[in-house]
Amino acid sequence: MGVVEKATEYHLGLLKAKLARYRAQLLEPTSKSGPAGTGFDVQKSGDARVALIGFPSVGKSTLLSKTTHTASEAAAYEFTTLTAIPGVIEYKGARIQLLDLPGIVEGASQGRGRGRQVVSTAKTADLILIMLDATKSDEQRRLLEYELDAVGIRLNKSKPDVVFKKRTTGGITFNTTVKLTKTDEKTIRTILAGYKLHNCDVMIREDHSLTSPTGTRKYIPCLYVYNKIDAVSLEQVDKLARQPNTVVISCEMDLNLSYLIDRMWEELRLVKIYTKKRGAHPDLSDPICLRKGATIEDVCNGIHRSLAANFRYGLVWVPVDFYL
Ligand SMILES: Nc1nc2c(ncn2[C@@H]2O[C@H](COP(=O)(O)OP(=O)(O)OP(=O)(O)O)[C@@H](O)[C@H]2O)c(=O)[nH]1
Ligand SMILES: [K+]
Ligand SMILES: [Mg+2]
Repeated sequence: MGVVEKATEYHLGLLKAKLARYRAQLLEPTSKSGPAGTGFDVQKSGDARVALIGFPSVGKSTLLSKTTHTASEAAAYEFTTLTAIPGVIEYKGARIQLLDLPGIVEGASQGRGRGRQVVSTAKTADLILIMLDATKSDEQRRLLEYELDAVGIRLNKSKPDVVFKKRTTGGITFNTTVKLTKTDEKTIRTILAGYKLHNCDVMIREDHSLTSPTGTRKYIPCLYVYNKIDAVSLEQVDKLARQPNTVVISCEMDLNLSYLIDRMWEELRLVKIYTKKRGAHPDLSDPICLRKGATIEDVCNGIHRSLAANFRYGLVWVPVDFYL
């Protein structure tokens, strides 16, 4: 890299970091600026939360009513749904909370309509279903991705292998195990100063263009769900279904809905854990459901809050083809 390119690269890096910070502030205002950055006040329940995000009238409420015992009003006019409506999908012993949300439009992240509340609620989900109308242009998909990106949601991306550990003193210590080609130490130090982080340990194990300290971003899996396939040609359905992370359905005709739930279960990476008393068979009707990667401590907490503190050892049985 030449001197000029290097300088350009540096300034571009800072500019991107600044933009990322302003956007984050936009959605998470400090106490005085009111509740704009908060989502709908719906209690999380069950083993995982799935949020339905989409333009008006793509069929979000119809899906909720079809897959849960909760009825959410569906109609042919836009913005039928005005608040978050939770339902429960019971599947393979797990209880999955499905959240029906108002439709969003372009500019949602900037506060248009209830958009900001909707995208903030999406941030609390373990899986996002981006619901699309198969009869409409694919532009909708790009717009929705943009709105979610604007509030710091990264879809189907893994969290960069970077650790920031805040300290009270000692300045910034910087360690990296890989060669950084998309940013450099100077840029990262300036970004940290922008976040008023003057004391912290930074450990980078992945070549990543870091524009903000980790923790300000949410990495959430996402399924693209094309509804109303009853209204398009078979060729069109075929084309849509072949895209990655995509499921095609028709709520009205009950097409592929159980497959969608299957895929949701997979994406949530839920695992069932059964407990047993010494010498007795496990109670296979009452599993503890946790997400893959859960620890023994999580299992303890799933049983009782006080258990982990007094826990000494446990025996774990897993199927031969199981990996955590
Ligand atoms: N052809 C067809 N129409 C559907 C299907 N699913 C839903 N609809 C229709 O689409 C319209 C909108 O459905 P809703 O469930 O209200 O859509 P929504 O996404 O919740 O809409 P908002 O709450 O306004 O954002 C209704 O007239 C439904 O009957 C489907 O699979 N095929
Ligand atoms: K509607
Ligand atoms: Mg609705």
